[in-house]
Amino acid sequence: MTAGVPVAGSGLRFCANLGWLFGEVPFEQRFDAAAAAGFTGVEYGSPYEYAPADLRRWLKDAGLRQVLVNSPVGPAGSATEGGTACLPDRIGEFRDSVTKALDYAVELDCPLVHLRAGTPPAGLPRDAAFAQYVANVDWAARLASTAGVRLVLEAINSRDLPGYLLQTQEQSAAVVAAVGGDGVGMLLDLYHCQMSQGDLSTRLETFMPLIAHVQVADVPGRAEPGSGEIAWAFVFDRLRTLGYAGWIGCEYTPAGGTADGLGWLTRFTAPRDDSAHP
Ligand SMILES: O=C(O)C(=O)[C@H](O)CO
Ligand SMILES: [Mg+2]
Repeated sequence: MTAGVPVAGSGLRFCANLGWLFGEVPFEQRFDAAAAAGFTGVEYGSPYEYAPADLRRWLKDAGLRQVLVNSPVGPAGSATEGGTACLPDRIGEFRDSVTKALDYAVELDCPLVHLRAGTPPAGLPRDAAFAQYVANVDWAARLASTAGVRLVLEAINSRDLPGYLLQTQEQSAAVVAAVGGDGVGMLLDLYHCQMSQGDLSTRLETFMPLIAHVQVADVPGRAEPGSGEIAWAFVFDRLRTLGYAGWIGCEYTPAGGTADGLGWLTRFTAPRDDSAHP
């Protein structure tokens, strides 16, 4: 099954998030596992525990493309677990994190960096945090453009990450618009959008000009598409008819074995026959 390239004429491209999929094997073996399952592209949040040369070798040996990495964040549970981009008192730390992310992106020939926004601490008004985020994204986008990298911004639902700065697609789009240019786009994670707002098809249509990357998981439970409430055949058909040409990141917790759970890729991506739905 060719999971990573356009699936059987679907016109859609899926990449495996190795931070979530193929957890049955150690990280360095997930590249071969993804390729064996048919993926040709991968993404993961944190490459920073590994030397770029090792990552490059694992990608090359498995014949994979690096599609996206995240900017570095602090330890889980720390004030910077969501990043430093909106924190006025951490501008030096933020700029160092962007430089590191871009170094890795260039080494891995990775076109996208997800710039985490961060969580404003108590006492920092959200509008001040937003203003700092816009200024930092603008600075980072200028630097990223010189490296041939595009930044993407992702809204995260407030149940999973309480207080995170970007909670709605409209907020992400507002920052992209405020920075302007082509150096920044939206990462529309359909799991977070469904958890926070719903109305997936209309938001895909509204923000399509700004969407540079999509991620998928079902709701509730963040498992494979088809395990929850989202009508994936309709959503993937909407992505196709809207002309979405980016990758779709599979960022979910497999209900069972990763490879055994990939049947949804063909089940939901065949072009729809609307003759039955006039
Ligand atoms: O949490 C998510 O949905 C993300 O995509 C973040 O980048 C963490 O992986
Ligand atoms: Mg995501």
